[in-house]
Amino acid sequence: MAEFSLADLERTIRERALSGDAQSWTAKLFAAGMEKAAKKMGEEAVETVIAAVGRDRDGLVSESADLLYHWLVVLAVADIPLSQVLQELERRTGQSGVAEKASRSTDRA
Ligand SMILES: N=c1c2ncn([C@@H]3O[C@H](COP(=O)(O)OP(=O)(O)OP(=O)(O)O)[C@@H](O)[C@H]3O)c2ncn1[C@@H]1O[C@H](COP(=O)(O)O)[C@@H](O)[C@H]1O
Repeated sequence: MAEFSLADLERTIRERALSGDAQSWTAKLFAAGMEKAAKKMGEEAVETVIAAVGRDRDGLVSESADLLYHWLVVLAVADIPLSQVLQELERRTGQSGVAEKASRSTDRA
């Protein structure tokens, strides 16, 4: 099986968003706008947390997939390409998260 990536899903979402297909959940979310898309993403995030805390491994996989899909929809509604988020993650490589947080605390002091 060819490798599936988030970039593939992002492409599908952008195509479906403008399809006007009444059967497309993506098109429905786009038509409803950012508040609805972000609300769905929030619900999926909470369901992911519940699965994680409940040590529900199958649930965590399934809810993570729901979350990633809805996160990509929110990015698409905001017209932010996935590549921009990946660039930000790449920029952070090599810096420990603890050190980064400590540097922010110093900034605020
Ligand atoms: N990955 C997904 C995906 N994950 C979840 N969902 C939909 O997200 C919706 C919300 O999920 P919920 O479980 O919250 O459903 P709900 O009916 O609101 O349930 P509750 O709120 O009652 O819990 C459901 O309709 C799911 O089918 C998705 N819809 C689409 N995709 C991808 O997007 C592609 C295009 O889909 P369409 O735009 O629908 O053609 C698909 O081929 C998939 O690759």
